Amino acid sequence: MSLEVEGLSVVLDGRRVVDDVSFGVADGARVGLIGESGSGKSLTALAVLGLLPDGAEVEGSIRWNGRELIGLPDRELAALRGEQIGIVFQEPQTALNPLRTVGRQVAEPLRIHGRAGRREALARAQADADRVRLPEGALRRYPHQLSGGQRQRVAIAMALAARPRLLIADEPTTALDVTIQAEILALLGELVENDGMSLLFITHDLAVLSQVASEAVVLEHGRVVEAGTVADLLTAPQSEVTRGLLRDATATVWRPEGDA
Ligand SMILES: Nc1ncnc2c1ncn2[C@@H]1O[C@H](COP(=O)(O)OP(=O)(O)OP(=O)(O)O)[C@@H](O)[C@H]1O
Repeated sequence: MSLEVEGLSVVLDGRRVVDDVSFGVADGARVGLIGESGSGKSLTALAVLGLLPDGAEVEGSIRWNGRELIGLPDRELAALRGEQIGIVFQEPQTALNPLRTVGRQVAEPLRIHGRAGRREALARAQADADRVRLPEGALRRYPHQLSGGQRQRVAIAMALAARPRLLIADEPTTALDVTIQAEILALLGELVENDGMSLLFITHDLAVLSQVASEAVVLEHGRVVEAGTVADLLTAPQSEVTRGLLRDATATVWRPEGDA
């Protein structure tokens, strides 16, 4: 299933915060949306999910598997979210209920989408916890009893519980220490690969992007300033924005060898 965004604009409080953005995420592709803070990355993702703030005006087209999402009733969009399109946000806390055990929360998406009864959902939750390599006993704990990296693993398990075809990850590792960040990125890459999912990955960090995406769209002030393979962005950046991102990239940027 593919996502096609064409001429997307979002106007908020009279400001055009996303301006004529077009890109696609083909079946199985891993695409990054990259840009400085405030460039419109999150709002682009929220538009795809039908989760824009009240009062936002949207123009253009967002097609999921050929079906136009703009203007779709919220009930239908809600059915797509989680079921076909999974979401992981920067701060796992926002996705987790502090008063419920992790096990119940991981089991919940399956129950909401009517795929499983309580007992079966809990068994599946254990399988999902193993898949994201949560430690033994994590399902019986409450979110505050886990580390930040473990909480993000829980959020990933929840996002993937219904086996969506597209995962949208909005800065999923930004709040984590560098070593944990690398582990979570590796895990995401592995899960996306194993499930044959597509990935739309949002980040301001070209080094992070290079670890998970093969193509990317660079945004500045809500507009696309450059798009291409990540290898090209790293080795032959065309825009000043991309050159700036390359200078700011954390850690060691993966650089392709030769023409790879
Ligand atoms: N609810 C809102 N109401 C009004 N303006 C908003 C709202 N949310 C975001 N904006 C503005 O829209 C612009 C784009 O925001 P967006 O969150 O998409 O940027 P971003 O690239 O994801 O940045 P960040 O990395 O900081 O999240 C910013 O100027 C922001 O201030």
